[in-house]
Parts: sequence; C-alpha cells; structure tokens
Amino acid sequence: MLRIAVPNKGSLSDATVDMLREAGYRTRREAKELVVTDADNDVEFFYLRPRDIAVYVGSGTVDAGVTGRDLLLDSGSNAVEVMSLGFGRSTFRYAGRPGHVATVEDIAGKRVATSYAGLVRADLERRGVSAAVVRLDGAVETAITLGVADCIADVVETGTTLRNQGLEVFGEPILRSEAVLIRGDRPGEAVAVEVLQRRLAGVITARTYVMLDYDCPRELVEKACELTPGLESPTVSPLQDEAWVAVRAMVPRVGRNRLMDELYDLGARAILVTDIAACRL
Ligand SMILES: Nc1ncnc2c1ncn2[C@@H]1O[C@H](COP(=O)(O)OP(=O)(O)OP(=O)(O)O)[C@@H](O)[C@H]1O
Ligand SMILES: O=P(O)(O)OC[C@H]1O[C@H](OP(=O)(O)OP(=O)(O)O)[C@H](O)[C@@H]1O
Ligand SMILES: [Mg+2]
Repeated sequence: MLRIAVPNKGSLSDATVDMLREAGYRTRREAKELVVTDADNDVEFFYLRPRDIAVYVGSGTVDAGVTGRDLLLDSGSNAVEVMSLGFGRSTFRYAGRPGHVATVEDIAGKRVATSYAGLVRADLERRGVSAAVVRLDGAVETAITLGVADCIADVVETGTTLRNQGLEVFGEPILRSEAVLIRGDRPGEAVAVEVLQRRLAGVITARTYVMLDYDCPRELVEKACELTPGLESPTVSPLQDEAWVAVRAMVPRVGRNRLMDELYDLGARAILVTDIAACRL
C-alpha cells in the first residue's frame, strides 16, 4: 500500500485535501482523523505537520507527500521534488526596519530571526555573510520589536504582516515557493508514485484548461485552428451543412473570453465553453 503524507494544518492543508478529493482519493471527514485508509486505491494517507513531511518522506517512512518547497529545502531532507501543485505560492525574504538594514551584506554581525533556520544559514553561507540565526516557531515579524533580532527572514505572501509591523523587505527573494509533491529518493520510488502524480497532474490540467467547442465556416477553419491549436491538435468534424465544420479544442481557462470574442469576430458561431471534470493527458 502506498503511503502518502498530507499537511494536517496550516496554509497548505485545505488546498491539498481538495486536490486529493478531486483526484478521486478518500480524504478525512474531520480534522482529528490522522490516518485515512483508501482501500479502493491501495493508498494510506497520513495527516502530518507540513514541516515534518519532508523528514518522513526523506527517511522512507512514507513514499510521498505534499509540502512547501521552502519547507523541503529547510529540512535538508533528501526527498525529491516531483511536481509543483499550483497553490501555496509565496516568497521567502529578508525584511527589517526601513533605514536599519538595506542589503544582505548589512546583516553581517547582526541577528536574523526565522522559522527556517536551515534555509537562512545556507543562504548566508552562500553569500559569505556571517550572522547569528535566531530560530523562532512563528510570528517572527515581532522579533525585532521585542529586541531579539535586528532583521528577519520569513514567508511573504501579500506582505500585509510585514507592513503591519512597519517592516520592509530587502535583497532579492531567497526563494520562490509553492506546494510541491515530493517522494523518497530510493530506487523504485519514482514508479511507485506515478499513478498519484498522473492523477494530480490531471487535476491541475482540468483546472487550467477548459473545453472549447464552436462551429466555423469551412473556409475559415485554418485561421480558427491557429487561434485554438489545442494541446496536440484540434478535432475538426463535418456538419450536416457542408459549408460548416465543428471544432473542439482544449484552451487555457485564463483568456477564454477574449478568445471567444476573437473567434466570433472571425466568423465562428455557437461558441461553447465547458469545464473539464477530470483528465489524463
Ligand atoms: N501566507 C502564508 N503564510 C504562511 N505560509 C504560507 C503562506 N502561503 C503559503 N505558505 C506556505 O505554507 C507552508 C507553511 O506551512 P505551515 O503549516 O507552517 O503554514 P502556516 O499557515 O504557517 O501554519 P501555522 O498555522 O501552523 O502557522 C510553507 O510552505 C509556506 O511557503
Ligand atoms: O505576507 P502575508 O500575506 O502577510 O503572509 C505571510 C505571513 O503569514 C505567515 O504567518 P502565519 O499566519 O502562518 O503565522 P506564523 O508566523 O505564526 O506561522 C507567515 O509566517 C507570515 O508571517
Ligand atoms: Mg505559520
């Protein structure tokens, strides 16, 4: 039975559970359920803290899991990133009081508070900056006000938390993160997680694309197909009226209305968009 780790709390939890449900897996019915057996799919799900997931996967205790790229790199685990999942996007950045610390070099000899000590130590070392790393569990933005640090390194999504504390980012982002599927690095592990990987990829595709159908005057079909090339090639079917054909193609969800306008202007009619419920490419 494949063993998969799922974030039980925090920013990544709900989106991961939604994705697994869409991929056809059994998910927990309430937050206190920590192990869920999905006998139909021969999978066992372990609901664990996102920070611990890379450790479990790296040690081979579970085969695969969902966590943040930042947490994976921070852990130092030898788990492997298989694919990004398109949610939980954030940056990981240095921040401080305006006018106090302006560049990463300015951190030398100072104290940096963070929940991601592994990431920060590695980044400072790479840049040849020597500083004290103060490891905190969370709410690190307050560390400067409370006097335990001179600057911080933390997850920044909207930047609201930083602004509320009067802090400003400096330097380039240390990392751009999002939720990722990870697996162990042992032989056979890549094959073991193939079905899960394909199912999750199917969910991402179904979310990213819509199905577009339209009727098109036969003489315009070449031009219309340039606008809707599909993933491989659009399906063009004859209609009872020989002057027209029907075209079907997957198109990106983003921009679909503009595309429909362009097709209409070209002469296409009966332009329909439908959601894709599931897919395997
Ligand atoms: N706004 C955000 N705040 C925190 N983490 C975020 C945010 N957006 C995405 N993430 C990602 O979520 C992961 C952090 O997981 P964690 O469980 O610590 O989330 P959390 O929201 O901080 O939870 P907790 O309630 O335990 O503090 C990281 O990979 C991080 O990049
Ligand atoms: O840029 P923003 O949109 O404001 O989001 C980033 C903030 O959210 C997270 O905190 P969280 O709420 O998880 O609290 P924590 O620091 O205690 O983990 C993160 O640690 C930042 O503080
Ligand atoms: Mg947090």
